[in-house]
Amino acid sequence: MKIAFLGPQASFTQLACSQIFPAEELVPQSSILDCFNAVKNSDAEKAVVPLENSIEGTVSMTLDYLYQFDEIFIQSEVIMPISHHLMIHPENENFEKIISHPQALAQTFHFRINKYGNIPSQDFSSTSASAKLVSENPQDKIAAIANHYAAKLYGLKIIDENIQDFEQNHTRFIVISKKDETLQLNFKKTSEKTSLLITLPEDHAGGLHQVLSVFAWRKMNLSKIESRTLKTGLGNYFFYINVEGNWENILYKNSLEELKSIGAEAKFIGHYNEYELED
Ligand SMILES: O=C(O)C(=O)C[C@]1(C(=O)O)C=C[C@@H](O)C=C1
Repeated sequence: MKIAFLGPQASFTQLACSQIFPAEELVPQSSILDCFNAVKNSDAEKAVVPLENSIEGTVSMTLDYLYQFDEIFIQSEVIMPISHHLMIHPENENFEKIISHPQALAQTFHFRINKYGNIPSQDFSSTSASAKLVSENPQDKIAAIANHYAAKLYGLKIIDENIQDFEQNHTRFIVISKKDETLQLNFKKTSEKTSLLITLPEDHAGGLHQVLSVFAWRKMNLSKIESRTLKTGLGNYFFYINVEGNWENILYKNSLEELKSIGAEAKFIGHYNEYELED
């Protein structure tokens, strides 16, 4: 079975992916969009993509594509600790620019400002892609922020270790697929949830309250609610909502009917377990 992930080798997503699917063929992609397209076009059966980080928050591209792609379901969610290191080519002593994935740059913002305030940074497609670029271009005097597997794989020298701004740093990764199935994994299960994407009825006072009351009287416990722009104009949002617990409850299932009857659109995108992974 082919599993797409945000590559190249030694990205954080690959570390998560290889723990979830140790025996499958892992196929690196150069963007999160390519991961979604690989699943959509059946080039891969599943993909692993980042969804949320405890310091920097939601990976907005992933949330957008969950909304924009039809018939893509979440089969599982895993949480992994994240440690960032600053690394340079071993032939270099110093550097003039720091490159990495925007999430990694954001998670290390204060460290970089405090220690290397005047050195510019540049977004890159992934932490491991930035490490690879540094290894291939010693003449360019650039540093990458990536994990220690990337430092090893691409032969780089770590000059600052554990540079994330908060000691507790975790990222959630999701397994997506065209099949609406719950993946059972052999890790510590930390919760069971259902994800819904909701757009409100036309703009009126109490619209969100009306939607939330559909969950409230059923005693459905919401563990996350996040709004994201619909890109159709300022003030237009969709909501990503997680409901805790077993979705088989008939009251839970018919909440979707009630949402429809009040003019909200509700898209079910998966019932799945959340697990904890190791670094
Ligand atoms: O760049 C990588 O290595 C990734 O796997 C992406 C990603 C992310 O988008 O959140 C994954 C985990 C870390 O939070 C930093 C970057």
